[in-house]
Amino acid sequence: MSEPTYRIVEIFETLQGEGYNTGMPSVFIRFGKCNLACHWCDTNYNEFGFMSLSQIMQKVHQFAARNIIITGGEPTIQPQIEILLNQLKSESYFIAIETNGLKDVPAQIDYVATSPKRLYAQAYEKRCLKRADEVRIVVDGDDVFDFCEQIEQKIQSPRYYLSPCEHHGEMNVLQTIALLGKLNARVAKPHWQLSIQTHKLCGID
Ligand SMILES: Nc1nc2[nH]cc(C(=O)O)c2c(=O)[nH]1
Ligand code: SF4
Ligand SMILES: [Mg+2]
Repeated sequence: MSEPTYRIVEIFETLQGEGYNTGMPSVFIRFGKCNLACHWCDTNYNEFGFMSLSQIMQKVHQFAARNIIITGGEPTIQPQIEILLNQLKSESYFIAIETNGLKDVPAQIDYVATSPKRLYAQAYEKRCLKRADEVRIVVDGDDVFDFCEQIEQKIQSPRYYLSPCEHHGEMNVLQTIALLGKLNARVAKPHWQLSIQTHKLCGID
């Protein structure tokens, strides 16, 4: 049987820039295509080529990091991804995912970071992940508060983060902190923390 091939934008080694694992050396496998189309998206997810399973593994072996982060685009919509994940697991890699959270995550994933998108609030109301290791919501407008409350109900997580939205090199950090204050002033509700895209601040991938 022929090897599976995958839509790959890039494979690179860097430090996880966001969320709880910020600073962790990681190999990013960025897949092509997404099931959403956020106007502020920072990734050229349609500029992909095809790589076979063994070509991907060869690339991964060039790097030292043992933490693999599959991202995109959207990794949960990739055909035959289980075969790649099984291979990574058989070589004892730790596998994290960055997903928009609309589709189920494969069982082989060790750590789920999900970033639900306010622009598609209705889709999350219908169906999304029930739990994650961390939730990060991008502050891409004035009405994110209600969406945070919606997602707290839908996705159980030990950690909730707000991320500033980057637009033309500017990050709305003040707006994000103000919203954190509003969320954390509530009684008996999850505590929200700040997640900055630190890789953009220090100019690394
Ligand atoms: N350093 C770094 N950390 C990241 N965390 C999530 C990323 C992503 O694009 O999914 C990302 C990324 O592109 N670079
Ligand atoms: S879900 Fe993520 S990858 Fe997809 S369009 Fe939105 S920001 Fe871009
Ligand atoms: Mg990125």
